[in-house]
Amino acid sequence: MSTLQITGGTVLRPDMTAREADVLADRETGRIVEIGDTAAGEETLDASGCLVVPGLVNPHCHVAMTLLRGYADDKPLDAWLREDIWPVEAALEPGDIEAGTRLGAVELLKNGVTAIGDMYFEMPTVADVLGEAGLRARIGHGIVTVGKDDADARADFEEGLAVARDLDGAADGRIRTALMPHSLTTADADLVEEFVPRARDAGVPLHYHANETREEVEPIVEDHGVRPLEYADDLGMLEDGDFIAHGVHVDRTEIELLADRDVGVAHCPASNMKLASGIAPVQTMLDAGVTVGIGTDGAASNNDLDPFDELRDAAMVGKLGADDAAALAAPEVVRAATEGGAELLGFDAGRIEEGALADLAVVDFEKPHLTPAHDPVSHLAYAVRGSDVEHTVVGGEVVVRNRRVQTLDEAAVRREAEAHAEALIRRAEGN
Ligand SMILES: CSC[C@H]1O[C@@H](n2cnc3c(O)ncnc32)[C@H](O)[C@@H]1O
Ligand SMILES: [Zn+2]
Repeated sequence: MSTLQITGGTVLRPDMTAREADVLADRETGRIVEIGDTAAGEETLDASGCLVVPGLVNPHCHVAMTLLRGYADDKPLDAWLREDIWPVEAALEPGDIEAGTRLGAVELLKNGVTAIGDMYFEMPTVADVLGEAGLRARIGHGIVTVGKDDADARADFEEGLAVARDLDGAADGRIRTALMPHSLTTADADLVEEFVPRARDAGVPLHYHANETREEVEPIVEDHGVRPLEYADDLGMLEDGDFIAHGVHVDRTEIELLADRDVGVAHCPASNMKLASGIAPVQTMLDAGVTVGIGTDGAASNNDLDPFDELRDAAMVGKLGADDAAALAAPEVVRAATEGGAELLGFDAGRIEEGALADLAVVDFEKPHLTPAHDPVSHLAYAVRGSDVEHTVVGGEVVVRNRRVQTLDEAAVRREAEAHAEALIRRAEGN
């Protein structure tokens, strides 16, 4: 057995209590084999002064959008996409997506993220980069049919399905897939009805943006006489294993539908605030039994990929939205950012337990802003930053050690990303 021992730390347990313990991981199975006073490992990771937590899970992202960080701000979703983002994305070349994904992977890993959901383009390349980086991911080709003729729209769905079938299980099983129509208003409904059963036959789940803005909800209600998630249900888009992004404007019936169908929600608080999309009723969803994870969305609407920012935003805006300081309490948001996200993505991770996947983040608590540490869970929710992550482990492999990414050359990744971002904007703007 090839093992990794994480020694001398305090471990966050699934019940949100903490205790001093070592963690022993088997790198062949990628799973935790022992917690406590463990046997020595072949490789050791020093966690003294640190809290060992489940790796953070970011279930909704467009990783390569790191290239568009800060390119267009201060607009609502529809204008932002149509006036700024989509015109630039039309000029994307495969090398841009490769460079942007590498940059995003470095940022995510350094911030303690071990698993992500990614919807974008050029997914075989994305799978290669994420595999090389050492991340775990559920990925899909983002299908947008608005503005396309019938043949191109069909080809986009075919590509989405082919990606889901072909890339599933890549990178030794760390990469899983989903069919990812962009949203209920941007992917053709007839094609959804045709392709969703084909995805089901292949055992492929669905992931899409839903109920993000009022402007997106209204036309569905007007045209179909039902709420968007009832419409999604009619199209066969709400089955166990599927998960939606945002779920901001959901009513009681829709929340019950999500709970009943076991469809989870990737809550993206920073993106929802930045685009002024609204405040998602997260506490109501949790109370109804809906599984909630916490996502960053793309770096162009956030503008970073730090899950700890997201945790804090989720807690803060959750309280404001519920008009209740007890809503989205620290243990609830920490659980959503770890176990909840892992459940959405279908990974047996997000908790430090024997038998679970050894996806871990080691957070340095010996910092002024984390002193004193009355309650480590409070700090995770309200005070820790991504830059406090000292080591990151995926499947028992050390991918960040002492804040240095082991799988990618950070300086080269930054240089490449800078060059690609500049050339992309020049091409898109015709200079
Ligand atoms: C077709 S790939 C994904 C597609 O989604 C765009 N996008 C980025 N952020 C959001 C968001 O918050 N809501 C909807 N769509 C978003 C991204 O630019 C890609 O075009
Ligand atoms: Zn998104």
